[in-house]
Amino acid sequence: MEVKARAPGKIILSGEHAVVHGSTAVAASIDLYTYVSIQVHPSTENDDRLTLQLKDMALAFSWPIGRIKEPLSSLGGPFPSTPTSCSTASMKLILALVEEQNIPEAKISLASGVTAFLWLYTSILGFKPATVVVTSELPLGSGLGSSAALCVAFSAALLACSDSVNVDMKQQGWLIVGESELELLNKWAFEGEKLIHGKPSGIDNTVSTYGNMIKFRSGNLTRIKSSMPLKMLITNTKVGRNTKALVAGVSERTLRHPDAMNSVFNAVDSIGKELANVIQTPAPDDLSLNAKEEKLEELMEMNQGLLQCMGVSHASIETVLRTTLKYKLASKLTGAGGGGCVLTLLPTLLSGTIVDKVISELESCGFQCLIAGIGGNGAEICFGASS
Ligand SMILES: Nc1ncnc2c1ncn2[C@@H]1O[C@H](COP(=O)(O)OP(=O)(O)OP(=O)(O)O)[C@@H](O)[C@H]1O
Ligand SMILES: C[C@@](O)(CCO)CC(=O)[O-]
Ligand SMILES: [Mg+2]
Repeated sequence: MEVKARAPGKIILSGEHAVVHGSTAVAASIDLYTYVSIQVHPSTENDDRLTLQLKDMALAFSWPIGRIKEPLSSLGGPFPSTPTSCSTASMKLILALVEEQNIPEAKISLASGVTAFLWLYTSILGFKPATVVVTSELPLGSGLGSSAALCVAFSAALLACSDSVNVDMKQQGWLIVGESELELLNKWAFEGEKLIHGKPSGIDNTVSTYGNMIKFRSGNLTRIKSSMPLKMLITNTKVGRNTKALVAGVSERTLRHPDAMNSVFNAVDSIGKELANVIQTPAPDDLSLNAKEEKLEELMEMNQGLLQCMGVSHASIETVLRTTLKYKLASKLTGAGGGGCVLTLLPTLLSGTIVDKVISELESCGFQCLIAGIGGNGAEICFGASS
């Protein structure tokens, strides 16, 4: 039987990087998803393989089950109900399995995703032969949480295959996962994110798991309900970057200037708390909605300034900021920065003509613009026929 899972990408409205150092951050899911489908095969003993197809990249990786079992059986898994961290010794063994697949040099950044897959697969399902297919609507390595969506979708599909997710299999279509199972799959996804990000805060996998909007601090989430329409333009600078390296860069800067950086992180913490309050406070009329949007714009600009202090902006991001400012629109980078995506708040009363103009100017610089739906469902699973 085929089991499918999907998990959304995200935007960070405030607090990226500082959240790794204990500050408050606010994030929301977007309606772009990563999909994972798993078909477990009956064991035939001779011909058993685990195959991973990355459909969008036209890549497939395949290992004889025996080749995986031989080095990894010492792990003692599968233990679907107890998320565990990948030890350095296991990491070495998994890296060797990934290396022997000879990923083309131009696509070598995918190796960390494949590593996370092998860890999650063997830890949750053990050594069952299967074909796993991944597709995604998210741009990879662009700040929209592709790594977290991948780990959440893997964990959801694997837990569903291991019978650790309690849903009515007779139901059709995408099924929302129950609360205690969400907690379990979020923990597994975090273990996968660790293999891709090095030192993640957990905000990306948490918002992808639970969906909607969250306030996140030191591993704890508070769900937020927005009381205002939030329309964001997302501009992808298409400048590639790697979250792990950017997070490590901020930590190094913090070691060099601990007092200054801690003041920056404190300021970001205050911005995140204020932003969450603004978003949640009801706006009874247009005037108060305008005032709230102006506050949000100012908070986004302040956060962007502090992200520059952390050293994670980029010339391409500055070009987006300058361009949107010409139209009096406020922007900030989202996700790890260093390129990737920029958010621009589109106020409710902004005319469609202005939106078209700003998009066409940004696109003439070679950037890609999209307006995504904000705050939809988190991880979902689906059994049998596709939908
Ligand atoms: N659909 C996918 N297929 C294979 N690998 C993927 C996929 N999505 C993400 N990855 C893995 O995640 C890596 C990108 O993760 P990274 O954390 O750098 O960026 P991001 O998650 O898109 O942005 P951010 O962390 O800033 O939100 C890719 O290089 C790849 O290893
Ligand atoms: C840069 C960062 O803060 C967000 C990436 O989307 C990293 C993290 O929190 O794990
Ligand atoms: Mg990521």
